[in-house]
Amino acid sequence: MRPCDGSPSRRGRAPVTAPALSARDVTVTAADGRLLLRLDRLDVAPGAALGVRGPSGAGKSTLLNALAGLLRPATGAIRWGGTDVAALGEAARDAFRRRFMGLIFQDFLLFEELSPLDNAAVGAAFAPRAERAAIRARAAALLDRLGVAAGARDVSRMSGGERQRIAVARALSGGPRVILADEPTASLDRANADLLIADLLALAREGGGTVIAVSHDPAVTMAMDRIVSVVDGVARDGDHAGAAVVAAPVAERARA
Ligand SMILES: Nc1ncnc2c1ncn2[C@@H]1O[C@H](COP(=O)(O)OP(=O)(O)OP(=O)(O)O)[C@@H](O)[C@H]1O
Repeated sequence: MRPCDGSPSRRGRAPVTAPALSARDVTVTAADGRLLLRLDRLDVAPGAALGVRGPSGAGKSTLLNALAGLLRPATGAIRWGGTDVAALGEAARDAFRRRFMGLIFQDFLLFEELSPLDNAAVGAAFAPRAERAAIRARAAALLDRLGVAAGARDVSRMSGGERQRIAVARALSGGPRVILADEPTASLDRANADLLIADLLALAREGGGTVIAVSHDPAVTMAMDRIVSVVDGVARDGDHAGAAVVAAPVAERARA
């Protein structure tokens, strides 16, 4: 993988403005009513980079999925700019996410039989016809920058690291204003993990995009501007800069 050296992905495009995030009094519950996550308050400025850390099973992915609108909280508001995704129905949340967000999942979720380019440009299928060529061109430029041969072979025979980089290119090919990543370096060795996170942050910053990254890897979370910790289903301040998160007492969660 090569380090970032410019921004082919954004050439010729108007600068984007990321929406500010403001979350209040959010709770996420399981189908049986069990409390999975409590987040009293979280504010993230446009273009900021937020790390989310915590033990396995603590609720980090649940937090990310709620911020992405992939799940609907039981209570509270999750405002991206003027839009409260927690108040939207599923179709409207999907549309909002497609328009503004790029997601990187822990297990990639690639189409095995497609080439790296077809995977990275898959968002074109959901975009207006006039935007499709640009998405494909950005996907090709991103793959080049991340050191993956765009049309080499289908992704089923590629390494975990290559697949991870394709997933990053896919997340960024639509020019998202918000990038949400769940363990984006899980499949990479130290050197490639460091390069990938540097690339991800550089690409996001060039476009003014916000990054929120869940990771067990301290090198990833410490590369962000701020850290939120999730412990036992409660999101709270980290010790790295001033995250505006107010934690609920764990005892309160245990009662719920
Ligand atoms: N849809 C669901 N229904 C019931 N329980 C769930 C659901 N999704 C997640 N959980 C539970 O919520 C808790 C938090 O899960 P989550 O995946 O958010 O943790 P995590 O911190 O991301 O863990 P890891 O680091 O291992 O990925 C776990 O106990 C998990 O089993």
